[in-house]
Amino acid sequence: MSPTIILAILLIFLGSLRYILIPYASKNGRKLPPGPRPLPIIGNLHMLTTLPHRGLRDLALKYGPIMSLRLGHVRTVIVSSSEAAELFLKKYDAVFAARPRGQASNYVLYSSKGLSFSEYGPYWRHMKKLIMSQLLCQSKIESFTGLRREAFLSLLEELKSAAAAREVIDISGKVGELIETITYRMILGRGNDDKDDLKGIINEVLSLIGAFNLADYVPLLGPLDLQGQTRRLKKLSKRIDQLMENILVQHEQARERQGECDSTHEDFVDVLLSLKKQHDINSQADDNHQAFTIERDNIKAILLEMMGGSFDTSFTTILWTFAELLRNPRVMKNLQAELESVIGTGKMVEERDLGKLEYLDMVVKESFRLHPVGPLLIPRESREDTTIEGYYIPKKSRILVNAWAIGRDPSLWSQNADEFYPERFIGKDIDVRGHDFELLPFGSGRRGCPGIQLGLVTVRFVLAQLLHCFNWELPSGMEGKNIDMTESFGLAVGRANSDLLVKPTYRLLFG
Ligand code: HEM
Repeated sequence: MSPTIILAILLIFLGSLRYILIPYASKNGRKLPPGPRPLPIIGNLHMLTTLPHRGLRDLALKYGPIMSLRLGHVRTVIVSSSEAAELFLKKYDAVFAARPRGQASNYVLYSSKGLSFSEYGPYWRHMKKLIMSQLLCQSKIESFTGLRREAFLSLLEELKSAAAAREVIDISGKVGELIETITYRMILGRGNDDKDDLKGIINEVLSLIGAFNLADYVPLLGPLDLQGQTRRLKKLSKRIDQLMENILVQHEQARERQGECDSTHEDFVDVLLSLKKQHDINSQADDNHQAFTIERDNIKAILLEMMGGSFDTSFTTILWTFAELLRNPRVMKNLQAELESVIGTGKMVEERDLGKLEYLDMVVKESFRLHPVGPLLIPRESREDTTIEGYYIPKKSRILVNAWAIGRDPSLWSQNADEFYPERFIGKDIDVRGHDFELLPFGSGRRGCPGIQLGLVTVRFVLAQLLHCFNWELPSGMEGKNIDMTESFGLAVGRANSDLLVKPTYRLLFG
């Protein structure tokens, strides 16, 4: 027997002792939330299905909206009702404002030097303030209106040619390229470049951050790297750093050549480099100046998070909505009727029109309700021992809020909860910004998504343009009800079969 196997058996035996000796159902006589009995070592890991949000909803129907599982050695609380979500994300938000750190965020996000996985505290607050005031504020988002319009115009020309030739196209690929162009130009000031495989690297970052890593749940097995994740992460972290360093150097050289540029049109790299420069000057002038410095690693981590946060989420949401519209021609017709009456077929949609499109707003909400791209949000971690609804939640418990289960709860959304029916929002004052706990696509509270405004503008703008400029048919012989809506789990939950074949017909009066 190899020494590795002997070591694994020994570790498993020692680990088992711990869980056999420590009772699961209560801690220091205090009652933990109910849940299925865990096995030694793996706990309830064997109960996680390939689509965990669905499996966890089924378990919650048996054990209740505040349910306890043990995933490997990690005590995990699953929150599955809107009332319970309000308790965890509003009343006790400060207690659950931490994020668990895993191997992936350590290796590929510069030991969590960005925002998403940084420890809750002064550093996180500083980063959040910086990001909200400099990168994701209304004026900065509006400064990229022209970029989004221009990127769509080039897609429009492609689609018009396809329409004239009566071609069938894969709209998923086209929307993917459009969102990529918008994202990379806004953040890096340039498009994708095959030379450095930016897209491949970002995709791998997203896939590794979203992947299940055994080492995070059973640290005893970490050194064995049974899934090979640690090796992949180490290799990727070197490639990422080379790529990010090149991006920073190219920007620094361009700034030296051209001098400081007009701040309203700076891409995110420029903004962060300017802040770093300002910061360095202030620190030199005053030794006690700042508790936090902005180093190159902070900038690289933030940029990676902005790219990851922008791309997959908006792209996936647009695709789910488009697929639902093809499956529900009645809704597509209603939406086009709204566009026709509010905008008119003599011109394209502009971003300033979006606020007038009430039916579009309901369509997007309905899509977020049925297909939240982060069905379990991003895990939280409790910062102290707490008791909620009589259940003891120990410090360092992991909290998963099942936004997908809440969005499909028939007690909130009636018996047609699984149907795509935007009219359910008529006369209801429910928004997606984290104030209404029955609809949580962006999470809520302190750790809620800082990119809501940018995400909503991108999703609404692209959908409105596509539906206003074209009629869409499925290829002959295919029916809407046959569109594959199977999900694939990852950091963003998208359609497993990503192709979406359609035939466009141009419908505007000009061009
Ligand atoms: C349709 C678009 C988007 C959706 C559905 C979405 C969804 C989410 C969700 C569910 C969370 C976790 C919230 C929680 O734990 O309560 C989150 C966090 C986050 N999102 Fe978004 N997001 C979107 C767009 C964006 C954009 C455009 C950016 C940045 C450019 C962004 C950056 C982030 C960051 C940095 C966090 C972590 C915040 C923290 O931990 O403090 N997101 N997002």
